[in-house]
Amino acid sequence: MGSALLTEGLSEAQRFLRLMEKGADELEFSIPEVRLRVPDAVKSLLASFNTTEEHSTTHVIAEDRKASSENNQQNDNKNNNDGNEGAAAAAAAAAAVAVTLNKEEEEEKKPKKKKPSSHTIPTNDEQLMLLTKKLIEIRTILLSIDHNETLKLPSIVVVGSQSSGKSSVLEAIVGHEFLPKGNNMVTRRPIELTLIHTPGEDEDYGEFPQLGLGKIHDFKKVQKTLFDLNMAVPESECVSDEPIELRIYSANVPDLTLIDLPGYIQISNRNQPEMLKHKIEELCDKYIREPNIILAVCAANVDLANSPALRASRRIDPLGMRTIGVITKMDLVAPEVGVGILRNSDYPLHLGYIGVVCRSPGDSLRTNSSAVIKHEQDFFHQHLMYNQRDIHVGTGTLRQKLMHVLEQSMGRSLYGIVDAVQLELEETRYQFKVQYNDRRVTAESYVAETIDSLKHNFKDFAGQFGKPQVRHEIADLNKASPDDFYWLYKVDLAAAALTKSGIGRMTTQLVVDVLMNNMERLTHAEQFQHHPDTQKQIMNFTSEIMRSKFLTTSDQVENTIKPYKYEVEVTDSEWSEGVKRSILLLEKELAMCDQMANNIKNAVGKSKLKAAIRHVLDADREDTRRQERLQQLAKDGNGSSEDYIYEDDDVKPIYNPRLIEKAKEALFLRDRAMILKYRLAALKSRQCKSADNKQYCPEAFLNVIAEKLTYTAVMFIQVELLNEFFFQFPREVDDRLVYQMNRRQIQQFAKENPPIAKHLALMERKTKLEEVMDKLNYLVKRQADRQEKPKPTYA
Ligand SMILES: Nc1nc2c(ncn2[C@@H]2O[C@H](COP(=O)(O)OP(=O)(O)OP(=O)(O)O)[C@@H](O)[C@H]2O)c(=O)[nH]1
Repeated sequence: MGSALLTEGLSEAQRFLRLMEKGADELEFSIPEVRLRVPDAVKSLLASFNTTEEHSTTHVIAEDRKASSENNQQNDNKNNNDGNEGAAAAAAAAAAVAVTLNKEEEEEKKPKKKKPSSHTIPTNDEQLMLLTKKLIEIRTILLSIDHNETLKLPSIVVVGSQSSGKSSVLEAIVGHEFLPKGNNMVTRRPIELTLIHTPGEDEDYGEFPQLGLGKIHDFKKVQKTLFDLNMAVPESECVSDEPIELRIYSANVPDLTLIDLPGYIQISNRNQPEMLKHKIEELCDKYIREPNIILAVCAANVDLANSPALRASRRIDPLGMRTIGVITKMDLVAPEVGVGILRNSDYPLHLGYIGVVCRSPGDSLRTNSSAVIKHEQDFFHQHLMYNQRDIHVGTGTLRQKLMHVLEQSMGRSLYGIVDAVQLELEETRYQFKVQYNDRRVTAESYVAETIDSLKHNFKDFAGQFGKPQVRHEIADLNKASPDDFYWLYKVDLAAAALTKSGIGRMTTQLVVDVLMNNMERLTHAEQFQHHPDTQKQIMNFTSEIMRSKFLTTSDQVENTIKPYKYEVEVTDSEWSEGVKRSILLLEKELAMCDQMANNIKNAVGKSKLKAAIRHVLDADREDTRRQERLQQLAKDGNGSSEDYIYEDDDVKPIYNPRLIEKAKEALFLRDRAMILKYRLAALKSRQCKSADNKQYCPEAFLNVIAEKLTYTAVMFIQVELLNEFFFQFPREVDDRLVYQMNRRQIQQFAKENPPIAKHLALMERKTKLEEVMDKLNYLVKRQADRQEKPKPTYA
């Protein structure tokens, strides 16, 4: 029916074409009268014909014949239509012929539209490649979790000797120049290339998932990155089996997984020693195992018998069931020779040979891919010998072949993958149950909990840190060392406070320091121990708040205590309180003195200490006498003071210096206690009952002043600093931490905590495996439907 229409329908072809170009969904035939739906396949076929405007009529027919013969081979069971589509296809083919014949005329009428690339993937191929596409998606999901490498997808492994044209073939398939070039062994690591077909997308780009560089639209940059990654392998190692992952997204690439490997070395030499030759062979052997498909690249001008790629494939795949022979540089041999190689009678491969030309003439470098494809098409078209039914040539044919072979291989691997994923999912579910009792956690809930606990602890602290605590801190001001005597420094403090300016700054700083220390403690609580950056951030904004409040607070304190420097009014009750506090302080210190003196006595022994004290006192007296004598001598002018310095050098000390030290301490304490007792008596005397006699009891007076200063300072510090800080801090936590975190930062924060990271990872793994399992179930069902054989589904 198709051929009849082809003959009779030529006159109508142009009419059909116009209708179809206008997007008609149906065509009405006059002979015989019948209406046909225009299938998608025909529309895309038509589109592809329209783009090959340079083709001559015969070429179009030849290409069409090839394409249809291939489609027939592979889609025998698929094309069970009632013949209408076949008829329409024939009509479309006729229309295409007509288009070519009238192309100039038509060209003028057509609106100029963007030319689809010579690499355009027909819509029906997208459907054919669904399994590959979905399995690539599934692999991407699995790669994002820590899985057991269960999913080894079949890939096409490109092997061949150096300069056989591997890179040129790969670039022709991809349609971009992106592989590193150079003579110095530029492929040193396997390049695992995943092509992802993105129908309807305008942009082509590459991605290195291991590097996280994002989309790279400039393929020169892809090339440079690959070059750098390869060159990073030291020359001493020559090759590394650590693969480089590269993904290329384009509307013009089919979904394929390809692996480029270093070229076999034919003859070893000084630069390429035997050891390197073996290393490359081992690397290739590792990759050409099942289920991978071997793309054995051989140059047409080199005897196939010498091809290491074919030799390696024969060892491992003797019938060539998963080896495709790619003969490059077909332009370098006469067509008869070329055809002879492609007929493969000497080295038969089940999947056969395909001849390609991947370089346009005069180019030292591979140029833009359309020029290469065009040159290739012209080349094979020129030599009619290549237009034979059992001869397969052209990059387009190779792409088609790869797609179909890979899809079939994916189909064979599907059930193994399903089993492996199912096992992994069961194990993960079990782990989740055992380790976490199926308890779910999210990064968001973890962040919320951590921040809540910070706020909670902060609230507790704020509740406990009020005026009494600030007062306590300020009362400790100027405490130089814990060994100082309390009474003394309290008096000093009061005196200094009276005379020194800067007390506002000092007291504020003291409270700020205490607050900062407490904040340091809160941020170093358990829940923040895994988040050093957040700790830093909290401390940064805490000190920012402090800084913003510092000057106002210290100025306020300073201003309000200024009047005390000139006049301090003391009421009777303030005075008697001051006296009481002073008495308490002195008594406290007296008790401390006694305690320390007792300690020394107990440690040294009573009589020993007594003797040592006597010795110290004698020595003191002797010293005083000596000083007096020296002064007298100096005054009389008899001799120099130096004459006497070493006078007693011969006298050996009879006491251990540490004992002498202790004796001196005991003496000091004794004197101190005496003074304290004397002062206590004064404070308790009638003279100290009234503030009018403050000159007799300065410690009571200073105490009253210190008290007043502390009270004032505390009041302002609380209002200006504490209250403000306690109010502002929780708001800053929300603003700077909670609201500013985006999803990625929330995830990152949660993952900083190893137990949470582990929990999240297991959950993510489970979710993703379940997602993968759903997708696999769909594919299994689809495969089963296609093969009309029921297959089991998995949970
Ligand atoms: N004439 C002709 N030259 C080609 C063809 N394909 C590749 N070449 C040239 O052959 C040389 C080697 O090609 P490549 O694609 O770099 O070969 P390769 O196998 O990747 O080389 P290595 O990476 O060095 O192992 C280059 O100069 C190409 O331009 C072809 O079909 N015809």
